[in-house]
Amino acid sequence: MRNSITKAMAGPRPLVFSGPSGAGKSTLLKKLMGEYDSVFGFSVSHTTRKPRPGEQNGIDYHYVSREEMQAGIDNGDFIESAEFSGNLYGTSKAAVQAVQAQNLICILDIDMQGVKNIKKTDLNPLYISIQPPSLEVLEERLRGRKTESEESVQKRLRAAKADMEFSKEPKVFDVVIINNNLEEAYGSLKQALQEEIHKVKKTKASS
Ligand SMILES: Nc1nc2c(ncn2[C@@H]2O[C@H](COP(=O)(O)OP(=O)(O)O)[C@@H](O)[C@H]2O)c(=O)[nH]1
Ligand SMILES: Nc1ncnc2c1ncn2[C@@H]1O[C@H](COP(=O)(O)OP(=O)(O)O)[C@@H](O)[C@H]1O
Repeated sequence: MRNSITKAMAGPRPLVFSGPSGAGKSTLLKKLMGEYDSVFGFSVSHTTRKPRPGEQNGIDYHYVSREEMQAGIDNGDFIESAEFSGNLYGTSKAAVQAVQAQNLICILDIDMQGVKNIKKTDLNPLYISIQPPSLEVLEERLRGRKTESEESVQKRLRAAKADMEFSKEPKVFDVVIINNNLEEAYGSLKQALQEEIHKVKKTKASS
């Protein structure tokens, strides 16, 4: 039986973005949300990892302690949660509800465990995988971003191998975008979302 914790949530069909750390999800999402004002809303996850310079609490993530996060999970506040690279990450029901209450397309940026768990719910999103052209390019990008320690880069690369294999499984993702050239990848993303964007704009225009 499907997990119906999200049943009370209404609004346009959400979008799940997944793919290896460093593939370019945040870069593409920022571009998308920058171009389409009042169409998308970001589901702000909780995490136990420390904020990076420039990241803001409540905007990029809700930064919490492991104890606080675990208490929330035990209390049933999360739609899904996962351990990634030594930290907990999770999507709270409140995060998704806050976006759907505004009739915006809710965007979830989650890892492959999150994808597997969301598939057990009735959220029914469109699943999009953002993949790097190769593991070598991914490593260059991760190092170039200068946010990760050597240990963290290694953990992310190990997870990336599994993620790249997972993206090839049939029927998991609706769209797989290879982020080689950024403008081309962004063009493919917009094309994949054309119909959903159009629906939201039409609803807004008639309300
Ligand atoms: N399952 C799950 N994964 C998440 C969530 N939030 C972020 N992630 C994933 O956690 C991984 C690490 O995220 P982050 O530490 O921000 O690093 P980055 O992806 O390299 O910028 C990425 O694969 C994210 O997609 C969440 O709420 N649930
Ligand atoms: N198409 C691209 N070509 C070159 N560099 C890119 C491209 N897309 C993203 N990047 C860079 O790669 C790094 C990782 O991208 P990011 O968006 O942080 O990935 P993710 O959110 O998937 O972890 C960033 O420094 C970003 O500027």
